[in-house]
Amino acid sequence: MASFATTCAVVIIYSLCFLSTLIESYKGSSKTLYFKWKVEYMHWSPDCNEGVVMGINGQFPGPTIRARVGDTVVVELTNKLHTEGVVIHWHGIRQIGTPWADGTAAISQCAINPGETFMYKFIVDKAGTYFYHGHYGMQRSAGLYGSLIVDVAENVKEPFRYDGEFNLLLSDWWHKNVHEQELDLSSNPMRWIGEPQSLLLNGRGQYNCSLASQFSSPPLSRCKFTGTEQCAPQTMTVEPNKIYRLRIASTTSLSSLNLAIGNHKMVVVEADGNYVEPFSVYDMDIYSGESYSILFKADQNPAQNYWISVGVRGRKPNTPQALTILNYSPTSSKNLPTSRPPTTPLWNDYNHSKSFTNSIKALRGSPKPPKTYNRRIMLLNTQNKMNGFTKWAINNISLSLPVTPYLGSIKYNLNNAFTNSPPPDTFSPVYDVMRPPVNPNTTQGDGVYMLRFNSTIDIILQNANALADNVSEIHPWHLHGHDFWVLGYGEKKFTKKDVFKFNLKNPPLRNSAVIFPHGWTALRFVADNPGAWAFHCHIEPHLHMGMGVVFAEGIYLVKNIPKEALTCGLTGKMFIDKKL
Ligand SMILES: O=C1O[C@H]([C@@H](O)CO)C(O)=C1O
Repeated sequence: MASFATTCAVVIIYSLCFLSTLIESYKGSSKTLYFKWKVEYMHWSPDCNEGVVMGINGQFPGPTIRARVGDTVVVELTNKLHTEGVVIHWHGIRQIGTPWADGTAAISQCAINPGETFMYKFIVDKAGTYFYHGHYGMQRSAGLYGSLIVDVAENVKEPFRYDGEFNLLLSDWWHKNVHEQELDLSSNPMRWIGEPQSLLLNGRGQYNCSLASQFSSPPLSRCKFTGTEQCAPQTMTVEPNKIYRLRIASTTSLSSLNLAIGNHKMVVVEADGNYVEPFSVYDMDIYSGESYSILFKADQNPAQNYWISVGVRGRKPNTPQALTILNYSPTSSKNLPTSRPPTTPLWNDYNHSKSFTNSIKALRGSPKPPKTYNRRIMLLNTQNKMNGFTKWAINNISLSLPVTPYLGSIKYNLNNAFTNSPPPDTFSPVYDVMRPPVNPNTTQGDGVYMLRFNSTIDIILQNANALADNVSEIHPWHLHGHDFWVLGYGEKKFTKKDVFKFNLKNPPLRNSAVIFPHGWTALRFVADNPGAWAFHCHIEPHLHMGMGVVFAEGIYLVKNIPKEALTCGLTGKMFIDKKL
């Protein structure tokens, strides 16, 4: 993609390089990268089974954006969906100074209407592995996603060395279309979407056949590819004894995943666009919304090829592993490995997951968290009922987004745009997180946590038992507009004594963190980025059922919100009434 983009930049002929039209203009050493994108539905076979995906400029996944720290990215996004709105969120980019470009419908902007174009313009200020995706309804599950990679600035060195790199964007795929999935989840009684049919690596998976058919259970036929199929796996070709960086990001709708490269040790060096203290593993968990870089050395027998496998964790799997091949040059990439693909750890071996998660520490010299906090918000995650509907709620409020984006309604003091009483900072001290809720009823709400600008916020995410006995699920939480320090993870209910276990020495900075079943996770961040920011479970059906909150800080400092971001709801009406 980078080379294609560069070709486009050199050629600068719009029609020739329309796949991902890019023009670069230079100002000092930073550039402005211009893209013209069209979002549309397309017939596609992500797992060799034809369905409908949401693609960009005829591509699925969408084009990879490759930029350098300090660059300005401009994406002119045209909605070609005919009957529904669209937005794109730039996951992991903090949008400092451009909160209207965060791409969250009803929070940072109005959904872009069919036929209309919205200009996303933002600076990428931190090197790392990121991605982008739809953030309206369940459009991420429909396939609206792609990679965004930010290289270090020229003259800046990474704290590790490598000879080449690969990028893997992980996702999961259902054969039932997303509109039906949304309806199923919103029905009374709720119809659960179930496990995905396939896992996709860079948008490619195999349904009903396997590359490792001799080892598959239940038995599947061997997949046959000419290589040009939309579902043909992309192999990764390495030269013996060289070191490679593998960038991995997960945009799954539901699945928690585990990745392994047969026979190869992996050294984790980056998480969510932040360097971590390097540590070695043979397999790694990756939850929806997370990204990592690992280094591996091509130090195995070069006469063989090796499996790269990705399997499901944290939910009883009903989806085959995704597979591709690590190919040692000059061995043919068609030679399948003779060994069995790496076994994914048991789905409910949470000790294995915790051991990986607890190994992630900030690289020495990384920014440290403030020693104290100004406000601690306890967020209890529960599965609930509301008049027979199934919901997820935070402190017993299930998020239901308003019509007018918060960024606009708060900026212009439009008091009727959402519930003005803020949601609670805590939950009942007698709530038993180990048992199903005694009273499962919840209410819906659209209130906002108003954070004092520049204050230090502690968040304790508290998991609980779901509606069924002895069930508590993994929830990967993602914060917009900030990175947070992960101060610690713990079992059962958080108590005051747990603060003594907080890691204030080298907690990793991240934008996503998981809560383990029946456990808690403690986060700290500084509310220093004026805007309205979503904080939510990255499992798309859970967010759809209300599992999120909204933070707002310093919106009085936000200047020059483009009118195009706010031409709906009460802000739209305000523009008409004031003839603006
Ligand atoms: O939100 C969810 O609903 C189902 C189950 O709890 C009810 O069918 C499930 O596994 C979820 O993650």
